[in-house]
Amino acid sequence: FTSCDKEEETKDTDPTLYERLGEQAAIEAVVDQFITNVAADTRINSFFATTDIPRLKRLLVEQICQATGGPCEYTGRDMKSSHAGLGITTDDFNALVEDLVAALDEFNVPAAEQTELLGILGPLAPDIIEE
Ligand code: HEM
Repeated sequence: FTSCDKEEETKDTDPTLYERLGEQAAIEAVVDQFITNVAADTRINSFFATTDIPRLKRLLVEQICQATGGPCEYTGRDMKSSHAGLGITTDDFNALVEDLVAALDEFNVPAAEQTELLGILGPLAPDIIEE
């Protein structure tokens, strides 16, 4: 049973969503594309007119890495203070999610992993939307 023993030693827990997404480099690539999509999205790009985009990108990667079980620590502000006063509506939120899904599609992230990631981000909506 040597092969079984080895299997148990190396694979005794299911891979995290972080691992299934392809770890740091893949998350960075998706976030890059996501930000490109948002920048081109005239429904919502005006929100980001004065935003420090490299900083936002770094924080989004940290946040997704940490939330999916990766070895990162999110160093940004909480979602309520980050978005306070911006007047983000449900339509704005849905537009941003569309831009994220388009980025995930572009990198061929499978439906199960997409659903799982959106299941983590979706519950943040009440802290982000003000209407
Ligand atoms: C689940 C959805 C979202 C997540 C995970 C998210 C995440 C973040 C993060 C991590 C930051 C940086 C926090 C910091 O500055 O310390 C941020 C900032 C920001 N977010 Fe979001 N966000 C979401 C939805 C939205 C939506 C829907 C909009 C507008 C359409 C938006 C607009 C902004 C803007 C404009 C900033 C920068 C604010 C500033 O420069 O002070 N976000 N967001």
